Amino acid sequence: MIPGFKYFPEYLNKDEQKSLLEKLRNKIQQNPLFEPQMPSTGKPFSVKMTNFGSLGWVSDKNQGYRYQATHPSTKSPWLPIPDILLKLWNDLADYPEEPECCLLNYYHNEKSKMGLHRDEDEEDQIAPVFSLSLGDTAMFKIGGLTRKGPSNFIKLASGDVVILGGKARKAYHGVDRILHGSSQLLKHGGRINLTMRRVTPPKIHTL
Ligand SMILES: O=C(O)CCC(=O)C(=O)O
Ligand SMILES: [Fe+2]
Repeated sequence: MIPGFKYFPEYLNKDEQKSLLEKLRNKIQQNPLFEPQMPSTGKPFSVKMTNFGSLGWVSDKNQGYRYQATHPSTKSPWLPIPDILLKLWNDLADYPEEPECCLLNYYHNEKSKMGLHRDEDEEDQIAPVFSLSLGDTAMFKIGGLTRKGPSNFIKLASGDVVILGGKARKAYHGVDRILHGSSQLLKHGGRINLTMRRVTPPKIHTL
């Protein structure tokens, strides 16, 4: 496995997962899921998304991938990142700044997946990306620094945390498919993935 990849299986127990899910459900009412589009073609993603934090990741036909402070349809600022997630970041990310974005991906049906990509829309490429999975298990693929070349599959189950830091921060990764029916957590099945990211460059600390 590429250095900097850290895996914490079932880091959240079932009760913690349920209580976080309840908080997310309430926030999603105000921060509705939207369907991002591929740049230039406008083809919709197979996952739905929303964000929490001062910046959210969005994408559409005309402007492509970017971070912005407001929801693309409601135009309201994103709601804050839930405290429990900030606590997980502080406990595990080993990074002095708080995350600015928590992207929520909802893999809602049999076709939901995420193609091989790198997270490179963040100016801060040093801060790790923190990922928490809820609901059905995902076949997560992680390769190296090039699109081609060997990759590993890891099954991400509900409550699992992954950190992409160090070299792994720049690794190609994606979700090949979801094992529908593998968890009872979400009422209608499917999977939620939450990734926390630092977007703006780290502050330079001087004496
Ligand atoms: O759903 C996942 O586990 C990965 C999500 C991801 O790679 C992303 O949102 O950039
Ligand atoms: Fe990613």
